[in-house]
Amino acid sequence: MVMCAVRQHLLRGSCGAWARFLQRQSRGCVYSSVHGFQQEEIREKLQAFPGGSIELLTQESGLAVLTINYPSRMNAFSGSMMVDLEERVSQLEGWTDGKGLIVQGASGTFCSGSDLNAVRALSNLQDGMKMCMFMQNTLTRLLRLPMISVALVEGRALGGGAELTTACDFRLMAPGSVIQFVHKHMGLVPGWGGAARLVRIVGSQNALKLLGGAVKVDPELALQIGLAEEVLQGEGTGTPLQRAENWLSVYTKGPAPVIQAVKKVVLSGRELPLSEALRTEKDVFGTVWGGPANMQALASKSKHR
Ligand SMILES: CCCC(=O)SCCNC(=O)CCNC(=O)[C@H](O)C(C)(C)COP(=O)(O)OP(=O)(O)OC[C@H]1O[C@@H](n2cnc3c(N)ncnc32)[C@H](O)[C@@H]1OP(=O)(O)O
Repeated sequence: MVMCAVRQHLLRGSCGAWARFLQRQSRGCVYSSVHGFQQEEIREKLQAFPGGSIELLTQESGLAVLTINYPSRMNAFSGSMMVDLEERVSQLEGWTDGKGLIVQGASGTFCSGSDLNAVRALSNLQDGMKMCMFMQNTLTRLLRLPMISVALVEGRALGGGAELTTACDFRLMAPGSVIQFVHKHMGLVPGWGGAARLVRIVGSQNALKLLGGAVKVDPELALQIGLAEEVLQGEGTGTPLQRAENWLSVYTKGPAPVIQAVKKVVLSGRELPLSEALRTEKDVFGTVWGGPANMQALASKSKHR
């Protein structure tokens, strides 16, 4: 079996606190061979359904843009795009200078879920389970990246596309955009981890309504229930991507080790029982205490008026 990329990252000797945290979190992946999950086997199956791509652009500023690119199918996820996404997440796990990530769709729409052609071909239970485990692993690793992530929603985020938005720390919506968990209309429930994450974002009552009613969530409703952080208003103030970058830059300003530490302590608080989260916070604190940014701030006698 191909070793989980997070595990490889750990073995390359990344920050000890983070390594211990991920070890406690089943090595960053939800499923492994213990659960009957064979990554290589499902990768091969998924590669048999090609089309589109997932593109990653990393910038010197520490900000990266991940683009879901299959415009002729409204950016639906083909099998090869699921594999692409896993590879891009591995790249981001190894990006030591990373501070922020924007996930967007190409050509003005976010993502219309899984490619229905691939879904039809993989409709037997065994293949469905394997695809589900593969995507859960990838999206869990995406959410656990040590950088602050934003889903920039333009147009539609449907089905698996709606699930993908929940694998980011924040959702920013363009006017007129829609997030819709259409699974019920497909005779399904979310399988890429979208339900579990949605409950944590909007609470179980709202999650029940969104899934049970397959509700079209527009920016106004998304703001009201806490699904979206902001509506990207402002014609003439740059493209939606530029506006999302501006929004994110407020939170990613500063040295990479400090921003990464911020994400790590929040993530451990979000995912771990309190005692474990406190121990992880102490470990992460130890990685910045007396570090270059800390020493510089002390030397400059900075004030926070
Ligand atoms: C666990 C994962 C669960 C899932 O994700 S299940 C998949 C859920 N998603 C869906 O059911 C989306 C189905 N598609 C639609 O509802 C509509 O196509 C959509 C996205 C509202 C766009 O509508 P329109 O703007 O009228 O455009 P259109 O229908 O002509 O689409 C343009 C071309 O894109 C294709 N497309 C859109 N979504 C797709 C998908 N998910 N899989 C495969 N192909 C898809 C659509 O078939 C059409 O292709 P073509 O031009 O007819 O060759």
